Amino acid sequence: MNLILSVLLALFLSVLGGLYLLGAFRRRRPGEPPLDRGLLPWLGHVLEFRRDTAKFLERMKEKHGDIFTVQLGGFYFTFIMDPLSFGSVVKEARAKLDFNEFAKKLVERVFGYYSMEGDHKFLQMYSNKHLMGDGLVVMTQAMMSNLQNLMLHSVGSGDHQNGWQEDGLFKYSYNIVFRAGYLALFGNETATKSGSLEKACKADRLESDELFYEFRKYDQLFPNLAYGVLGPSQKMEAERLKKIFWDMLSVQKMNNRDNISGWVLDQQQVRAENGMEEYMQNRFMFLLLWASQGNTGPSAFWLLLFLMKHPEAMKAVRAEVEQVLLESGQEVKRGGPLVDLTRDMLLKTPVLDSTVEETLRLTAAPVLTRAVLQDLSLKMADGCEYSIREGDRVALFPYTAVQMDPEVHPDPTTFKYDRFLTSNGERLTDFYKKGKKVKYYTMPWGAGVSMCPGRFFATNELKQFIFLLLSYFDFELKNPEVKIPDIDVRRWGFGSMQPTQDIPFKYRLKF
Ligand code: HEM
Repeated sequence: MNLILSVLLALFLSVLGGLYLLGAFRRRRPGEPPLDRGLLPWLGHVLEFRRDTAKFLERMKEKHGDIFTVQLGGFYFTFIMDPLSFGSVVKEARAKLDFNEFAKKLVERVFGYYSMEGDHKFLQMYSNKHLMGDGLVVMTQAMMSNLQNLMLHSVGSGDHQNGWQEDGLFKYSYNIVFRAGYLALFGNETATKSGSLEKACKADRLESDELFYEFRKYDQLFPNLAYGVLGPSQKMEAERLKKIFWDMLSVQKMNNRDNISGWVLDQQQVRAENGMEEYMQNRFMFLLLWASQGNTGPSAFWLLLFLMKHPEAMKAVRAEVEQVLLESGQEVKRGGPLVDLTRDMLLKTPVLDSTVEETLRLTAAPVLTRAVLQDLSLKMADGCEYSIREGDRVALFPYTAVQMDPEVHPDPTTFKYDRFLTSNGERLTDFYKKGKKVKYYTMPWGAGVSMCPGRFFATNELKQFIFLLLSYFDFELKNPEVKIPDIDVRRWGFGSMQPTQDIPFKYRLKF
């Protein structure tokens, strides 16, 4: 009898211990935000969160207000939904709120990349050097010549398809912007190896298309991969694809390319100098490809679609493009040289800038996450302070919290190309909530330590793509009445959103 009792007691204690570890006994302490653990031990709300992050957070906000803690897959996340209080997270000292730890684990799982000491510092240093300031002039030039190769290679050759070509608008935009961005950053085929410049350009077109084809497969697996919920066959497919990228982007292959950007080259070299093995450097290359190419293509699609569905926006952007070209002394004409869009020209486009910003407000939706390294107190804009526990996470989802807030952006679901323009046609940065100025009024690039360092380059890529399309092509939707497709809600949290379906369109060179 004693033995049975001891076994039962041991069982009871281990169940209790298990439940404790699964977080089943966590209670809200005085001074902490409202706690919503969800019904499932350990998992908490993760299924609903994954199914539709925006909807789930709206529900929680309605239930609990501007700050709450929810359990998601073993972690307690405190979400802040008041944009006036974002500063307390974005500016909190790194010793308390840390981006690295969370990012490190994610890249290990998703890219098989194990970072080295100082990894993030190097990423920031070389991104600032090559994706901003003078570095951006070089990158913009490289993007331009690769866009010309992909979009305009048949201009003036006499053999180009003068007739209409049909494609999906999403596929076309993503394909062109991905490939040109990849070639601008990772370099071109060498003319000596290919035999001539013309052959090298052709090789670039073929190779980048192959890469895009594989990338899209990985792209589609990505959300489930990031959440660690791929089925066995999908897991195998993800592993197979990773190996393809590690090989295609390998340091060895890079050594045989021309025009590799300083951004890629410096980051590879610093890792080699610090003793990182070559196979791990190859994995890092894939991470760079992902960070640089996963968002801009989908954003190019939305930008182009919004323009095509809003004639007044298209008219205003077209007029601006023509004016900038005129002022630069260039002309788009049969037999003439291809137009060159420099960074300086791209600085004179407030209408297009506002259109890009509005597109991103509606379609870029990252979740920004920080690990809590020590107990801390978060002060909200209304003066209330909340205790946050070490080991938890703090997160922002600006899409729901500010980009769709009708008080900050009236009529938030409607595309208004001039939403970010003042009445003088300059950039508008004054937005208000409860009578107070909102500093973080749209956050497609994140904020603080992990803010996207590619944002200026990405914006230029989008603008160059639109410039060339407007200048050299006729294009229209196959069905002008077609509805703007819904956002694929499975991708909330991962940056630029994708549509649930593609839209047929046609295009042709003007001459
Ligand atoms: C429309 C296009 C883009 C969007 C919407 C976008 C968005 C973002 C966001 C939201 C983050 C922060 C993630 C976080 O805090 O967890 C980020 C990080 C990053 N982005 Fe972008 N991005 C875009 C294009 C690019 C491009 C073109 C490049 C490079 C050429 C790039 C390079 C990076 C890098 C390296 C990081 C990591 C920064 C860090 O860890 O400190 N991005 N991006």
